[in-house]
Amino acid sequence: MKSTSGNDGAKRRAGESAAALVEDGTVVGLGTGSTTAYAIRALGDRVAEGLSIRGIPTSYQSRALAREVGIPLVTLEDATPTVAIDGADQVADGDLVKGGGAAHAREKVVDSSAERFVVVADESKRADALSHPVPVEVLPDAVPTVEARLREEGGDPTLRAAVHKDGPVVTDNGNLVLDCDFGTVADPATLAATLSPLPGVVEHGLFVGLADEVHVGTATGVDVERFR
Ligand SMILES: O=C[C@H](O)[C@H](O)[C@H](O)COP(=O)(O)O
Repeated sequence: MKSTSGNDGAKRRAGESAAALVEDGTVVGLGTGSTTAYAIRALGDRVAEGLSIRGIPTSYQSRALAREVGIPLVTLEDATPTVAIDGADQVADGDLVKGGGAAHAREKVVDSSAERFVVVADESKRADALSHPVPVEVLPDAVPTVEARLREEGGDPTLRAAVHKDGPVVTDNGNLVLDCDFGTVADPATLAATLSPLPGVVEHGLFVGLADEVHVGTATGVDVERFR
């Protein structure tokens, strides 16, 4: 799991703010990461008090946490999420870079299928424009060819290394991740449309035009930005 920053109070406020939106009888997409973990724990507390929900996890990590806190789980075969709650590595005008925990492929499937997608983040994630390196999940055999294509598109890709094992990070789907620095991304939609069809790319971490609202935890409260 990637390390957490020192903004735990702000992350908790954002996560709990999003969890408070969840209504009885609904299906909740459960994102991945340290901020979403606060939302999952808050939902677990509400389930213990009688809230009836079903969760659809986006990763091994979110599935394990949801089970730990008592949220019943289903899959996309069983239900469509009413709301999805998920974190971000950077947020600019509602567009996101995600995938710091290498979960962005499943996250994009679940988040984009939800009737309402709520992003949770602390203030350090806010930016005027996206500039965070874009995680690109790649079929292992395609790493050399995708690296070359990303360079042709002006990117600087780095194969993500694992922290507690030798070699690269392997995603929950058995693939590898190239973190690709494009500098400041002037047009996220165009870059997303360029990356998606590259052969061997499973999914990239640009989430463009998907967020309905962003709950930003601050030192004292939560700022809610609405986009739809
Ligand atoms: O792959 C991981 C996800 O996209 C996370 O939601 C994202 O990296 C934000 O995580 P955190 O809340 O831990 O900063």
